[in-house]
Amino acid sequence: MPCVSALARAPRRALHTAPVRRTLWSFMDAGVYGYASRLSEPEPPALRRVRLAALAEAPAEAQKMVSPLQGAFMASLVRAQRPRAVLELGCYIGYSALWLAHGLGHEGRAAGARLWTCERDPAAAQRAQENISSAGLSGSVTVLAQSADSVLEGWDPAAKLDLVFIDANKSAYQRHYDLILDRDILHDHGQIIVDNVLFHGKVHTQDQPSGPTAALDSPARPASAAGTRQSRIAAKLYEFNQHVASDPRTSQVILPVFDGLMLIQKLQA
Ligand SMILES: C[S@@+](CC[C@H](N)C(=O)[O-])C[C@H]1O[C@@H](n2cnc3c(N)ncnc32)[C@H](O)[C@@H]1O
Repeated sequence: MPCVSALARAPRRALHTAPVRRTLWSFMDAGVYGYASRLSEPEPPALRRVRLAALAEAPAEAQKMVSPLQGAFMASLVRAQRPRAVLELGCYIGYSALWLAHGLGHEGRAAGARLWTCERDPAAAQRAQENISSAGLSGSVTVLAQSADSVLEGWDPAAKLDLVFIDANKSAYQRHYDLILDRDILHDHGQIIVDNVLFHGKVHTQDQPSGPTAALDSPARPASAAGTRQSRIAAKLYEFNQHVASDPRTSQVILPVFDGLMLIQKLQA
């Protein structure tokens, strides 16, 4: 596990390229993470400015943003899929939206690819709008200052989405996922990317395997964690992961990277 002291020792330049979010909880070792970041697609300058400004102003809040490495990964997925319609739930100040738009590319956006991103906090939504405008993306990226629930409930099922990134409130993931599938607003073979599904390494420890190796397979949950806000979120995410795993409408893979990333594909009806 990476640790704060390793980051504190990092040279200043490295800190700027170091992952911002989930650094403390990444399933990747800090050295591996740093190496992978340095050898991956560099963070575009406009995105870097947004991230560093957020970090300088509100360091704790800025931890909400995906890391540059996760942003580059999602942009790569988008580039490969070439979606026409993308929806993000949970925009904050637009950093991950900028990566998704980067993945769509000039050509994709010129050809009509669109991204909608929603944020229920009006101040954050306003900030996202400013960041999107400064990046010259207002024509293809729409910031909806609305809750994810109202966006999903009001989405026209005829205007099908190709990709949804779920990153709003974790206790509502299951409701958001069900709204997407029940309302049939995602194309067959469309993808849903879900962030934080292994939340701080506290989700898998909720598993209670039975059988002779149960004690070995199932690390005991620390009593002090029971009932905390984090453990309640972890319990919700545990339910969500089970829910998706037992849903015949989709197939999924959980990647133990970042804070746990689930890639879900809608199967043909
Ligand atoms: C983890 S942050 C999103 C970070 C952003 N995706 C990024 O990586 O740059 C989650 C955001 O979702 C917003 N949020 C929480 N619940 C929401 C909901 N039900 N509808 C819309 N936004 C919500 C929060 O205000 C917060 O800004």
